Amino acid sequence: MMERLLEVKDLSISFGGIKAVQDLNFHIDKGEVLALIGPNGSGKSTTVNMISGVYIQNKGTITFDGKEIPTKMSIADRAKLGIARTFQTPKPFAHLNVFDNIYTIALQQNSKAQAVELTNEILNLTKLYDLKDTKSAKLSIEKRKWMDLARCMATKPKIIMMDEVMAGLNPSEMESSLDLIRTINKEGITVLFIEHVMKAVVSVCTRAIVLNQGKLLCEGEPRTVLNDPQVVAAYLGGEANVTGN
Ligand SMILES: Nc1ncnc2c1ncn2[C@@H]1O[C@H](COP(=O)(O)OP(=O)(O)OP(=O)(O)O)[C@@H](O)[C@H]1O
Repeated sequence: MMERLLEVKDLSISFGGIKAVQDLNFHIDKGEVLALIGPNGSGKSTTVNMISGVYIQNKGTITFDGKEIPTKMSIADRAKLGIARTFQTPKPFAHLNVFDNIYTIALQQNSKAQAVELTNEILNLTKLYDLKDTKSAKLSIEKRKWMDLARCMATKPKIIMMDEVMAGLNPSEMESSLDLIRTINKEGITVLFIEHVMKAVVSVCTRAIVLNQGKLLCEGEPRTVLNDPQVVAAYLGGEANVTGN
């Protein structure tokens, strides 16, 4: 029997008159790579923002690793529980090199010696070791995104919520980034994968949930979901056509 890592119940938030997320229910099992997809503005990033504590929901609960997260719990305390996320636009310390970008995060919960060891492990795992002395501002988009994932790893997360890590990458960069995601998942880290590139979703995810206008539209095996007429209609026959077939 799979164990649940994250469960959201009746999660809702409005901005002014806009119901950005409405009565959302879903769960992620430990070790899963779950896709969170849906057209622009359907509420994906807002959902991640509520789980990570950037926004506080108006209604509903978030349960992580068996415990309900108090609405007032800070972003930092949620990170300590094991909740990590990337941003659509990576936010590294531009003036620091790759090593120090990861090390500064590792240092938050480790001694100096432990932080060095953890940083080196992560540099090897993410294949960034050769770039450790490069200033992050000089990295390609692909490597900047890898470094963003590496910085998440430095918090020793149980889950990483990845917000459009494939955006702006060419096909070969996408392949190597998908390999990295598989490597991270093999380390026992659960992944919530927000993505518009459906080929990537089909390639790496075991299950997908689809949002439309803030509500859950459907969920299931990625290829099945992408062929669902409701999903095709929500995307107006656009991106959902790319099923990887
Ligand atoms: N801070 C905010 N203030 C006002 N409205 C917001 C705010 N954040 C999100 N919204 C609105 O909530 C809705 C959902 O937006 P969200 O960014 O979660 O969608 P998304 O599915 O992540 O879209 P995309 O695929 O374009 O990133 C949109 O109508 C958006 O304009």
